[in-house]
Amino acid sequence: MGTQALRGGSRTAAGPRGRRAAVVKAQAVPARKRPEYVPNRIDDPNYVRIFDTTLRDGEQSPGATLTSKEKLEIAKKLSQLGVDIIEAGFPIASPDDFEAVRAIAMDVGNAVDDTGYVPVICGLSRTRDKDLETAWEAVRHAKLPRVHTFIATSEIHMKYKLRMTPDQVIENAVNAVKHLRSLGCNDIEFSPEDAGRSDPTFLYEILGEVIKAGATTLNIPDTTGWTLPHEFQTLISKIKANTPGADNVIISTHCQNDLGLSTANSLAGAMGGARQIECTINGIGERAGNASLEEVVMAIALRGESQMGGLYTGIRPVHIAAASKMVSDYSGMIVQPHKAIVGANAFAHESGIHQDGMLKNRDTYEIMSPETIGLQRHDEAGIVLGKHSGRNALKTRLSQLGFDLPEEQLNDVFKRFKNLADRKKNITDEDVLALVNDEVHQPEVVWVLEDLQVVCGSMGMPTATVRMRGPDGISRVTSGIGSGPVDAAYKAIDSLVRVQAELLDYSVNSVTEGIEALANTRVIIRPAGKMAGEAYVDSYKGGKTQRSFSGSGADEDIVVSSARAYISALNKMISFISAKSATNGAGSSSRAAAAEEPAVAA
Ligand SMILES: CC(=O)SCCNC(=O)CCNC(=O)[C@H](O)C(C)(C)COP(=O)(O)OP(=O)(O)OC[C@H]1O[C@@H](n2cnc3c(N)ncnc32)[C@H](O)[C@@H]1OP(=O)(O)O
Ligand SMILES: CC(C)C(=O)C(=O)O
Repeated sequence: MGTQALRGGSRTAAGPRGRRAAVVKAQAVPARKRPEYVPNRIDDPNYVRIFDTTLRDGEQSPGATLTSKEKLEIAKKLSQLGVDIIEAGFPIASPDDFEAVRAIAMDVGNAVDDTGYVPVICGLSRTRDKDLETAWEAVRHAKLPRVHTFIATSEIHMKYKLRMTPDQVIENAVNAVKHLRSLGCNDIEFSPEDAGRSDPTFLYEILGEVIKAGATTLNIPDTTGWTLPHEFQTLISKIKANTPGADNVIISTHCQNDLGLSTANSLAGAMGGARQIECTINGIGERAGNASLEEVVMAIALRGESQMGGLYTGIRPVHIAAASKMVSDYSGMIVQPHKAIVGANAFAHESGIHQDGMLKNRDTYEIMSPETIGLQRHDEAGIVLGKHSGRNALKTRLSQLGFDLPEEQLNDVFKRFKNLADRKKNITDEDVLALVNDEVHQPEVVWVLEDLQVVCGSMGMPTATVRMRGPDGISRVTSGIGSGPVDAAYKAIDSLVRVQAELLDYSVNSVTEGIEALANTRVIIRPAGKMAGEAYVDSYKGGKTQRSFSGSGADEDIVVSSARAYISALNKMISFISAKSATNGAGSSSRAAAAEEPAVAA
């Protein structure tokens, strides 16, 4: 395993009252050499083989059918990840399954890398001769071929499903292993299906017999996800202790997730002495799925050294994110956002207190960094702005976007941000920029929108009522009728501000996607009517050009956003005209036009 920048692992430090307390710290896991592959032996007692069954048990997830091409691509990704064994399929199931397993065996199963690593390619088979021969034919061209055969050993399965006596089951199992040996297969895995609900004494017996027949790995499936971690750990250690010949084979776990215990049970199995863990990317698999590779691998990577007696795997975690995405895309099995390690929220921090901690030190709320599994985060501290975010998080995001706002402006933006976050699930950078633009990048405030209400629809006339505070600090209310709600709002604003302006351009965009998105409005106006000559600039040809003024506004309500944009442009226009008339030393005609109410900045 290459050196991986992980965080986690623990060291001890003097805690309160001299107690040694575990503290989590950032550390690098040193590169470990993968032991040479021998079917029934691992030279390093701490090495745990990772057996990936995404293409077999994973494909048994309802609706997760994969094409042969997709299976080959996934197998390549699994090889990049460094899994020890790829269970590529169940070759007897269909000609397509057979071809997919064969293609993987010939391609991925022969792609030896610079370190000498190549994954074992495995095919599943019942104990029937035809199945076994088909599985062997599919995998035999791999450099390291394996056949995995199984038969159920629980009373309920033997009696009702197989309709066999225990002796017949043993006979089937032994014959299957012998048959594989006779075909030339010397890497043979045997599984007593439903071992979790089987009589342990019967397990010791059948497992002892298959070892004698030539099995090299004994996989112990908790087929129905029935066992609890301590039970499964005991089962594995008892199998190791009581099965004749168990020291000469590898014991493996295969834990289904019916009670959500598959990862815990797999780790417990390793604590009980298992040195192969069967698992799938994203935990997909029959019914509630299988143990999730990324959870098992990262738990061992982070806690194996200190809490599991030094266990480690050969997985290169930096490929986990890409493998997860590929499997999710191809299988159509969407990863839940809060899924450990690979869920969209696994490295996202939404609450103010967490975000504050993350900004001060990432180890406060993360036991590993996203880069460890190959994720690049667009934000340094994994901060997701939302309704639980605090000032520190917003301030930091603003600063990352290039805005260092003074306290007062930050407070204004924060207030509007909280309002928006109450309505909108995810606040994006674009939302933040729109808020800053609307709140901060505004001209000198002359008129302020305080309230706006519109009545519109297919019956009656669109009417808007606005309350605005003028430059004299007085709030005034008026209504306007227009051709639509925005036009009605603009008419009401005009009658309060008492300047004449012509709307040159009006555009509205949603800043982000979704029904709760912020609407960003931009308008361009110029003085009109009696004020038309007021705002001009000297053109480069020596003549005069009339100036136009733009304004923008953002709000979840499109009419409010439009009103804000219009007032912003009006304020610019008023400020410009006031400044110009002050420079000219004369009262502007706009003042005359705004006869009864103050329209311009003092
Ligand atoms: C726990 C697990 O995940 S095991 C893997 C499960 N995966 C799959 O089943 C996916 C692929 N399966 C298939 O495509 C089909 O089931 C096939 C091709 C394997 C078999 O199809 P069919 O021959 O039509 O049999 P069907 O599926 O209806 O029934 C299974 C038969 O296998 C028998 N059987 C089940 N397990 C085993 C076993 N390990 N060894 C021998 N026979 C077995 C059953 O008793 C049953 O026999 P019966 O028909 O005499 O009653
Ligand atoms: C074939 C075996 C290992 C299996 O998938 C199970 O028992 O769940």
